[in-house]
Amino acid sequence: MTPARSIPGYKLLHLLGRGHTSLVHLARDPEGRQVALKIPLEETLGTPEAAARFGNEVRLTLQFRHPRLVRGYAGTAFGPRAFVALHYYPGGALSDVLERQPGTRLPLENALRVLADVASGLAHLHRLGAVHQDVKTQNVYLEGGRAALGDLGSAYFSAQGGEASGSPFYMAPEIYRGGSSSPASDVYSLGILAYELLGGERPHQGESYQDLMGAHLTRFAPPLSFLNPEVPRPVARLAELALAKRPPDRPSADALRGALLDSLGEDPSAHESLPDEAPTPRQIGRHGPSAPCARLAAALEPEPEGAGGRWNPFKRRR
Ligand SMILES: Nc1ncnc2c1ncn2[C@@H]1O[C@H](COP(=O)(O)OP(=O)(O)OP(=O)(O)O)[C@@H](O)[C@H]1O
Repeated sequence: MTPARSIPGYKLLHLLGRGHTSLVHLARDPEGRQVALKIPLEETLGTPEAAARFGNEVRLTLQFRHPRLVRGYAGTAFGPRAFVALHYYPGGALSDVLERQPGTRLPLENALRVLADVASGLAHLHRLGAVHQDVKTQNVYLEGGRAALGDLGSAYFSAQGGEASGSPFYMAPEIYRGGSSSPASDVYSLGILAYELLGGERPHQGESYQDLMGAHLTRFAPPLSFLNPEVPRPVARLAELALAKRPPDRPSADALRGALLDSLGEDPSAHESLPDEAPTPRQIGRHGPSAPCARLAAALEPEPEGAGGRWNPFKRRR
C-alpha cells in the first residue's frame, strides 16, 4: 500500500481505514486533538474528476456545521498537500458495524436513533439548499450511539447546480433515468437506509447495475411493517413513502426526522436546534491550509482499528 504522505503539523498514529480515494489515519492535530486525517491517494490527485470531488468534500465539510454532519476541523482542498482533518468517530462507519453482525438487525431503538440523526443532518443540508447525493451506511459515522452523516464529496448547492450521482443500491429512480438529483432523491436513499436498519434488508437487490436499475425503476418494496411489525406505524409509513417512484410523492427529510424523534419520545422542535441561516462561505485557498469554518447507546460496537475500506462494485459517480 502506498504510504500516506505527511501533512505538516499532524502526527499519524495509525490507519483507520482506506476508501476508494483516500487513506484515513487517526492522527494528532496541531492542537493536540485526535482527528481522522483523510489524505487522498496519489491516483486521486492525479485524476481531475477524483481530485475535484475530494476538493469539494473538503470545502463543504469545512463549510457546514451541524451536530449530525461529520465535522471538519481543517483542510486543504487541492494540491499535493490536500487533506482534511475530520472529527474522529470512534464507532467508525455504520457499514462496518453492520458487516460485523451479518444477518442481525440493530436493536430497534438504536436504529431509530441513527436514522433520526441522519435525517436531521440531511434536513439541515436541505434547509440550506444543498443535496447530499450519497446517503448510505458507508457514509454514516458513529460515536457513543449517535450518528453523523459524512462524505460531502458529491454534495452541491442546488442553486449552483451539480452533477447527479449516487450509489446504485440507494439511488432514486429519477437518477437512474438520467434526471437530476434533489432533496427528494436524498430522501429516497434515506428510505432505503430505513429499510436496511429497521427491516433488516435493502428493499431492492441485484447482482449488477442493470438488475438494480430494473428493481428501483419497476419494483415496489414490501411494507416495512411486514418486514418488522415493531417499527412504529408513522415511521414505517413515511419510510414506505420515501421510496415512492415519483419525487413529489416523497415526504421531506424533516418530516422523517420528526416522526423518528416522536417515536423515540422526543420533541422534534426541542431536540436539536437546526440553524436556519445559510452557512457563511469562507475563502479556502487552493493550496494553503484552511481554517475551519466551524467547529449512543454504546450498544453500537466500538470500531475495530485499522478496518479496511470496502469496494462497492456498483458504485457509480458521474
Ligand atoms: N471521521 C472518521 N472517524 C473514524 N473513522 C473514519 C472517519 N472517516 C473515515 N474513517 C474510516 O476510514 C474509512 C475510509 O474513509 P472513506 O470511506 O471516507 O474514504 P474515501 O476514500 O473518501 O471513500 P470513497 O470510497 O467514498 O471514495 C472508513 O470506512 C472508516 O473506516
